Amino acid sequence: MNQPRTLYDKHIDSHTLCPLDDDGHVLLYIDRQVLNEYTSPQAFSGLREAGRTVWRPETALAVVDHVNPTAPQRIAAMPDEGGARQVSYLAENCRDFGIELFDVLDKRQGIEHVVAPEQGFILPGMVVAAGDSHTTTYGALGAFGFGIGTSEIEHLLASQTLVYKRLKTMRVTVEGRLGLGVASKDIIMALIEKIGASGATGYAIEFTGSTIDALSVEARMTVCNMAVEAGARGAFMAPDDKVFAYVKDKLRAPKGEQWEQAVAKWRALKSDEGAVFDREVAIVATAIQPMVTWGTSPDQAAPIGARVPDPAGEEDPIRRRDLQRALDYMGLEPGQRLDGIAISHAFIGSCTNARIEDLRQVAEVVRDRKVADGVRAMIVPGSTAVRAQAEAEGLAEIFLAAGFEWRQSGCSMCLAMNDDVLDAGDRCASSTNRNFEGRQGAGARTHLMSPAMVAAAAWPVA
Ligand SMILES: CC(C)[C@H](C(=O)O)[C@@H](O)C(=O)O
Ligand code: SF4
Repeated sequence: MNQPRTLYDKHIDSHTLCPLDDDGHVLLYIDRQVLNEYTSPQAFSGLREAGRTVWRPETALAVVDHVNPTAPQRIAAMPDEGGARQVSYLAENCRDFGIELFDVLDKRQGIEHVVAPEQGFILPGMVVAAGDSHTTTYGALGAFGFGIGTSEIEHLLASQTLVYKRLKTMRVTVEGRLGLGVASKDIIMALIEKIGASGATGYAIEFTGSTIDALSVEARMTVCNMAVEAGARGAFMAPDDKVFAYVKDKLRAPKGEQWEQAVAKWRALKSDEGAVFDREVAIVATAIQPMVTWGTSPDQAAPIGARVPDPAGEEDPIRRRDLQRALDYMGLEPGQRLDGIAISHAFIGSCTNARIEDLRQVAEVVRDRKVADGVRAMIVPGSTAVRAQAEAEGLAEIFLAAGFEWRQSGCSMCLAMNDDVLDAGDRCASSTNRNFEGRQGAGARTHLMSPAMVAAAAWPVA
């Protein structure tokens, strides 16, 4: 009998064209790639210099998301010269190499990891690579996605392949019911807090268990998206009926008989019984509480009812110094209650948490309420389609009535590469995925949490 295989083994085995050496490197076939204006320019320049073409342009989709403004009135012009050049070069490259582009004014524009699933561009069983670390998001669809560097993008565009080294496997099993007000964001934040920001470095994670089964597909995307903040170079879940229903009527999904054949194949996409993982982690869902970061790394997090930790209690001198540095940057005192920290900004956006279900949850919290005086609160939908959907459902009115800005789609203040930038000392409750120093602006302070928690943080402290 064949050895039982993990889901990861199945994806990699079925996409391996040939081994390359004795060190575990293989030539891996990639089904889909997504391009953005920020990480693709050098790759295209490389192709141009070498006189190469893109081998399978129809397997690539390009979007503008990182640098575009998100002002409520959409304009094609970019606020800075660098951004303008990146956007126009992407358009030029897509035209010359025959790649489909969702440019700034396109109704299908949005953050790449929101747009690609929305379009049915990502299907179960695929291996997807893109010049963005949060390509792991597609794991929620039973696709294996991972981020690559610029020279790899060039290699991929030219050959549809990558030189790849197999990862170790980690199974994260989450069992039980989530408590009231606990979101899928809290599951992944709790995992990162538990295993550390490099706890999954060198691993591909497979999430499993009754809690994961019970999540919606969009909620699962949040988990896979942020798994990269634990260092995972890929994170996914076996696709189930929810995934098939999510994909079914999407524009680029297979249709008719092809659909039936595809689903029959996709049902086999799961780890075999008895498959062995290099590491196993178990999480009890009932123990997870709404999480919030207090530091400058995603693992510096705690339940909202906890207090800021005391560096004095840390025995390891390096950890003590890091902790003190984080508290100094964040302007926090040891022992301070996390739920009493006053914020100046509330940001709901990013590929982690700006899909329609996230916005519905926010609307539930902000309905008939008003943002606290002195707090700037903004919502940047994950895609232009999500924005339109939220408007059709009447959510935008609720946000505006509560005092939120209702903006156009893009990465925006997730990494402040456009004109949505915080000032030094600003303190932001943010539904995003990274809280590094300066991430939302030089000297700005970021507290990561679920979208519903960001909404709650925008109210006056009682
Ligand atoms: C710009 C890009 C390289 C980067 C990433 O890879 O994740 C960005 O999207 C981010 O979230 O920091
Ligand atoms: S929304 Fe944030 S995390 Fe996602 S791709 Fe954009 S910058 Fe990266």
